[in-house]
Amino acid sequence: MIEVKNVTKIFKTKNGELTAVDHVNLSIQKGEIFGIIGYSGAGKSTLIRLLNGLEKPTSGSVIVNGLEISSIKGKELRLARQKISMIFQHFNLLWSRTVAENIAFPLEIAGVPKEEREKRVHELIELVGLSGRADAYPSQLSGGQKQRVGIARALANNPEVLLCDEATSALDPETTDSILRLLSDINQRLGLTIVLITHEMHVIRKICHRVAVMEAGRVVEQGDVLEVFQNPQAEITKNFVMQVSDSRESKESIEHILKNYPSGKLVKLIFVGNTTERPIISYLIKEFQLDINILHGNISQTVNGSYGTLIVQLDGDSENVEKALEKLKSMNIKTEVITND
Ligand SMILES: Nc1ncnc2c1ncn2[C@@H]1O[C@H](COP(=O)(O)OP(=O)(O)OP(=O)(O)O)[C@@H](O)[C@H]1O
Repeated sequence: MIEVKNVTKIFKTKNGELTAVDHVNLSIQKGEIFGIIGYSGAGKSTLIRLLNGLEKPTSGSVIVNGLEISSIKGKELRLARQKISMIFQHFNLLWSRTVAENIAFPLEIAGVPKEEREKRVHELIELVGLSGRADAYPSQLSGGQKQRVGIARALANNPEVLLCDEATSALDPETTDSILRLLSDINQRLGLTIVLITHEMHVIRKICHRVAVMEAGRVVEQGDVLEVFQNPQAEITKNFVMQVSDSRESKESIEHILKNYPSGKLVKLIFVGNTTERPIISYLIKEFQLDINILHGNISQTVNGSYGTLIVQLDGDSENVEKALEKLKSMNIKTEVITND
């Protein structure tokens, strides 16, 4: 659906050249929600603007739905852009127009006749959950409602791709969740391909299927969200994953745990997918006659399944402790022994 091939974008500034996007390759499938995460200045906005032709690459190419966006211009680009729409952090609504008039705006530009326009606006208002607010002005709406108008407007011309530029960064956590649920729902109902940029890992965890991590213009890691959460490679990815697990906290508490549980073995178990749903601890207790203390744990959901960690103290016959560890490995549960007694 979207192919980014060896794309570099260099800006000429008064202090010299600045490489905002550096040899990026991405392949985004039709119907997926693809997240791009990075800290401020990583090059995310530039990359997303390359996807709809608002920026041209210095080298490389961007192909969306078979069309080479990076090389077309004028009317051809304008038409292509109707199929690649965008929502923004600060909504970019027209303040003197009502909800219905904002949503109708792209339809007017596309030359859709009045009657058809009104019908479509009505459908879109229902779709994004704004029934009854058609005649309200943006200033009368909450942040979440404003973003719903932004989403309805972006969907007006039946796009194939929706680009989201920090779409929930100005919203509180609960409103963020409701907007993420709406995006996920639209993705499933309409089969719409969504590319979002964010600096918040919980946005990636909650709705993305795959993720690319950007640092200094480069994609340093990309893959299935569950795999990246389970096994982050780059240092920056590990930091992002820490945002949504409490491993930082658990690191601090490990010393305390070691002091207080000196016998047996302290083991961190890493569960993924359906292993999180099995009664493993009770099985180990029965099978290997162990005492097991659960000291710390968390489980998180991603679109592709759940993952979690558990820090346990395994106490009992040392041979049986070893057997239990072997058993865990055979059940596809990663184990890390924190210390030996
Ligand atoms: N039009 C431009 N001219 C010059 N430099 C630019 C331009 N646009 C972006 N940059 C620079 O390119 C780099 C990447 O910026 P970009 O906005 O893409 O990053 P970002 O990851 O989206 O960060 P943020 O979330 O802060 O916008 C930054 O150093 C920025 O200053």
